Formats: sequence, structure tokens, C-alpha cells
Amino acid sequence: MVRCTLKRAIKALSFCLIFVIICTYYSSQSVPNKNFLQRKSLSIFILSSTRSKTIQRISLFFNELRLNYVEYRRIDEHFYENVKTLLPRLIILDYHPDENLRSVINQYEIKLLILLNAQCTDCTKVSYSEMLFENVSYPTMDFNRDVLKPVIHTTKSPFRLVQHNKIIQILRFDTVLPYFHHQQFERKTKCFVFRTTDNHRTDTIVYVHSRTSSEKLKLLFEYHEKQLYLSECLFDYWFIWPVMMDIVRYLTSNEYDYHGLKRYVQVDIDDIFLGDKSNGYLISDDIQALIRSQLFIQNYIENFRYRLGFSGYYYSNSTNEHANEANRLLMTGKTVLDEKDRFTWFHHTWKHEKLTNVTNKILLISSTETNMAFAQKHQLPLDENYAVAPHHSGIYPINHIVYDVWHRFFNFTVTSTENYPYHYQLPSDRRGFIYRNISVLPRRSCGLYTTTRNYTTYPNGSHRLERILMGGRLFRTILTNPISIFMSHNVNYGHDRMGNYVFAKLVYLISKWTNIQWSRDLSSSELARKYFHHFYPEEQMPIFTNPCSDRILMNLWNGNDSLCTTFPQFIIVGPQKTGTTALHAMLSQHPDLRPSRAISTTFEEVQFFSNNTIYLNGINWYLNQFDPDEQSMNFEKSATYFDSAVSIKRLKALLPNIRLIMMLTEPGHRAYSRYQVRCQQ
Ligand SMILES: Nc1ncnc2c1ncn2[C@@H]1O[C@H](COP(=O)(O)OS(=O)(=O)O)[C@@H](OP(=O)(O)O)[C@H]1O
Repeated sequence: MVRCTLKRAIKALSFCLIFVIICTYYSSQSVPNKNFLQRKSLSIFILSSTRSKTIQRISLFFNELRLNYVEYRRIDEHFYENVKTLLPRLIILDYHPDENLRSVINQYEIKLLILLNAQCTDCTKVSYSEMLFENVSYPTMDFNRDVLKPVIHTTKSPFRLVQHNKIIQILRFDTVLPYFHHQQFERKTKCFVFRTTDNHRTDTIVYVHSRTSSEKLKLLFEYHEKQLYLSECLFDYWFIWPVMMDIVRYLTSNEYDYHGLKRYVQVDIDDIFLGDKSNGYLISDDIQALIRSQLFIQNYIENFRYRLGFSGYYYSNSTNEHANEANRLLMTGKTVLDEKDRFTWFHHTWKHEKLTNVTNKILLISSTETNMAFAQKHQLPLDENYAVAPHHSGIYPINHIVYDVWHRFFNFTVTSTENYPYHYQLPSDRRGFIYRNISVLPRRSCGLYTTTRNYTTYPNGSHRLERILMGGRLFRTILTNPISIFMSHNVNYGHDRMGNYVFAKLVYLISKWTNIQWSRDLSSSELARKYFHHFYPEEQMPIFTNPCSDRILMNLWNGNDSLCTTFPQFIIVGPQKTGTTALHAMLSQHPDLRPSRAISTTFEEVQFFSNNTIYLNGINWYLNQFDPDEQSMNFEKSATYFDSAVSIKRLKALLPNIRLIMMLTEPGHRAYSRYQVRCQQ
């Protein structure tokens, strides 16, 4: 009897337990719990039906920040489906969300950034002339005087940032943020701002005062914890970008924090011995000015040193008498031999030759040795691990001989280039990679080229240079990149010494207006370690792009035009065991089609894109697997590409227009075929 009751009790208990488990399971399906809300990726959704100029600028800025975002033009099933599966951290939209969207946003705990534009409600239009302006001063740099010092200019700024708010971190509160572009400012007459007086529910972050009513007009404010409202007015001002970074950081709960506030900067001055009188070689006074600007920058960046790139041949052997005079002044003048220790030096090549065309290892070794002997003779303080190829040639597209010689014979472990993945692209899209133990860091342009000589004759006006400095492209480069290596040329430091001005001012303004902290000067190997191991480990492996689609890459490639037609026109990508060998054999019979060479070690296949070791042989190796006959259409078959995610990326980078053939068979047949092969093995 007792046993029977016990059995019943156990049965009842088990039923209860099963019931509880089932209930828990179903409830977890209907209401998202904390685990369920674990974001798969940190994506941002941008929702805009008009794709206004503001939205376009935000997208471009997100590219600079390397943020993942998806743009949507309308709310439909597809949008909701993606919200549920991708669980974006943040949605940016330029109108007020309806009830449906609000409920989904609440359910999935998504944060909102709402832009105020023509569609906004609960806001008011104000004319710029109604705003309260006041004169404020901002610093600029007097670079032609003996001492580089800031001079004060006066401008008008309508803005207030509210101090002690929890969102703004990058901008400094104790400095007035000036406005620069008066013309653009006056052209626009209307601005949408919030006039809400409901201060209990909102937190103002940026505002202006109305001139007529002295009203506080909100440009950025927080409405509850999950929503920020931002007036598009702010997009007319340079400081919207640091503000945007802070907004995204705040709304994503610090997940996007852009590697914190620390920034590393290096300024390379190439070809220090090149130039003649017309080119503006550096005379002794210029060197002193360079030292002064370096000292000025050292106030902010501990131990900052310009990096001087040298080709020794032009110091001692130049037939140009002006160049010799410049070199004498640089190297042998009263102070300059001492001054060489003020800078850090790095190797170019002995005669500034292009490395693209190097085909002979011995010659490259001997010319590099000559340049290094020059450095030794003059006791130049070298960054021994850093070398930069003149014209950036040979580094990308890769010339294997250069990497081999640099790595095996000279211990150069770091270089930099402007050309990877392409030359013609936004500077912010430049990336790095590691090849044969040499770290190739991205080099950024700074608006100074060999052709830009004087401030007053800056192409299309010096205000353009001011713009890129004062909150524009250069400013943003520092803002959005933890490491920036800039390329400049010796001529930029002669003439009116625009180079000194640019870098001194850049560092000064960033220090003055933002809370960005500068790292002390680092050696190139420390910099490379940080770049590839700390900030961007995913960039270590190169992804080869097609030199035929970029004129500069084409010039720097040790291939030639005719090779462009050698790339395959279609590829059979598998998958395995679907009859790909048979198809390959049949297509090979066609008189106009040419298959790749058969490689015995990889089952007659090329497997370039799927096998890391083979891929690192480079594009010239890949092209060698094909016949350069222009009359025929080249193709290859590698059944390993089909299920290799990295192959897709590599194929897209090198052959964006390639046609792919995939074979599909009944999966059971494939499995059995594979099983048989295994048995045989
Ligand atoms: N025309 C045609 N139609 C369908 N199936 C065919 C065809 N030709 C070959 N085969 C069969 O495909 C199998 C080999 O596939 P693959 O060449 O793709 O294999 S591999 O991955 O390249 O090793 C292999 O299957 P198994 O014989 O079962 O192993 C071939 O017999």
C-alpha cells in the first residue's frame, strides 16, 4: 500500500516537472528573455524613406568608423523579420515611429535615435537670424613667425553643450566650439528645433537660445533612456561627428567605443634629400622651423618626432648643384649634424628607384646595403624596422622579391602604403595586412602633396585646407582611427612651411577641443603590434584586389596590361562530388575554352581562394596557372570553393565580375560518393 502511494507520488511529481519544463520552454518562446536578447551582431539599422543628405552623411561616417549598419527605405515584413533575427542595438530613423514599430522596439529593447527634419512633430522652425549669437574666439596658428604660436580669431557660435551630461565624452566643455563656414551658414535660413518645455521627461544635451524670445531651443536631447532626438541643424557644424560618436557609444551601452579616447599618430616626411631650388628643398632655416613645430607638438605628444625618409644617393651624388647646397645645409651646416638626432630616420631606397620592377635579388640587396651604410656613416638615428618604398611601389600589389629581401636580409618588419586595398578610394577605407612577416600599415593622406607648396595657392583656396583641418577630413581621420600614419613630402616643409602648420594645428585643435589623449611616440614595430594584434587582428591576412581596375595599382604592379585578360572568366566552384570533374573535362574539349594547369598536389585543382598557403603565393602565381592566350576564355574548377566562406570574400575582391558555376545533385548521392572515397582512402 505504502509502495503504491510512493509510486503515485513519484508519478505525479514527474508529471509536474514535465509540465513545468514545457511551460518554461513555451514562455521563453513568446517573451524574449535576457538570453534571447543576446545580440548576434552589433548592427545598426538606418530607416529613412527619403535617404536625405543627412542620412547619406551618416552612412559615410559609419563607414569611416567601420560600423555595421543596414539601410532600409520602408517598414515591411522583411524589416520586421530582420529586427527579430538580427536584433539591432540601435535604429536611426528620420520620422516618428508608429505604434507597431514602437511596440517591436520595446519588445526587443532597441534604442532609438530620431532625426528631426521636415517630418518632425512637436518642434518648431526657427530662422538662423533668430538665434542668439555671440562672439567667441578660436585659435589658429601663426606659422611664419619664429615661434609657432596660436593666434586668436573671432567668430560666432550659437551653441551650448550642457555640461555634466552623461553622453558627451569626446568634446571638451571648457572650450567654446567655433563655427567656421559662414557662407553656408547664412544660406540656410530655417532650422528645426524642439521647443518642448516638458523638462521632467527630457534631458537637454545641446541647445541654442532664440534671439527673439530667449527661449532655449533643443538641438539634441534625451527622451527617456532609450531615445535621443537630434536636430539636423547640427549636421551643419563640424562637431556633429564627435557628438555622433558619443551618441552611438551611449546608445549601444559602450559596445561601440572606438577603442577609447587614445590616439597614435606618426608623420612621415618622404624624400628628405630630393628636390632642387624650384622644388623648394629644405634650407637650414626650414630645418629650424621643422624643429620648432616638432617642439610645439611635443607639448601634446610626448617625444613626438617627425620621421624622415632618405635615399642617400641624393645627399652625396647629386649632380644638381642646388640640391647639393640643400644637402650641405641640412647635413653639414653648423647645427644640422646635431639636428639629425632630433628626428627619426627611415630607409627608402638608395636611388629612390621603383621597387615594382625589381627582378634581381642581388641588386636590391646591394643597393639597400649602400643606403644602410650611408645611414651608418652619418650615424642617423634609424627606426631600423621601418622602410617605405618610393612611390609605394612593390609593396602592394606585392613584389615577392622585395618582401623576401627586406625580411631575410635587413630585418625590416614594418612598412606602410596608400594603395591597399585600392589607391582610388576614400582614405578612411585604407587597410593593412601582414605578408612574409612584414606588417604593412595603412598610410593616410593629409591634404599635402608634392604639388601643394603654398598656403595661399592651395588648390581651390586655402579655406579648403582650413576646412579639412578644422573639423574636416584630417580632424576626422584622427577622430575615427586609433592609429594614423600620415604621408607628407619634404617640399611641404619648405616654401611657406605649410606642413609644419598643418600638423601643429591639427594636434593643437584636437587637444584644445576634445578629450582625445595622445599616445607617446611609438616605434614602428610597437605601432604595428598595436594595429594588428590589438585593434585590427582581422586584417592580418591580405585580401588581393584586382590591379587592372585601378590605374595606380596597375602602374605599381609587376604584371602588365595583357595579363588582365588572363584572369579566368568563369569558375566551377563545386561542391565536391557533384560531377564537377566531368563538367570540367567536357568544357575543356571546347576549342575556345582553356582550363587552368593541372596541379597534382591538389587533385588537379588550383584551390587558390580556399587554401591559405596557396593564396599567399599571390596573384602573379594565380595568373601563372593560366594560358595568357587572349583568344581563349580561361576557366578553372576548384570544388573546395563552394563551402569556404573566405573564398567568397577573396573571389569578390579579385574577380568581382566572375561568373560562377555551381553543381547541385541529390545530397544522398553526394554523401554516398564521399563515403566511398573515404573507404578507399
Ligand atoms: N554527368 C554526371 N552526372 C552526375 N554525376 C556524375 C556525372 N559525371 C560524374 N558524376 C559523378 O560525380 C561524382 C564525382 O564528382 P566530382 O567530380 O565533383 O568529385 S570531386 O569533388 O571533384 O572529387 C562521381 O560519383 P561517384 O561515382 O558516386 O563517386 C561521378 O560518378
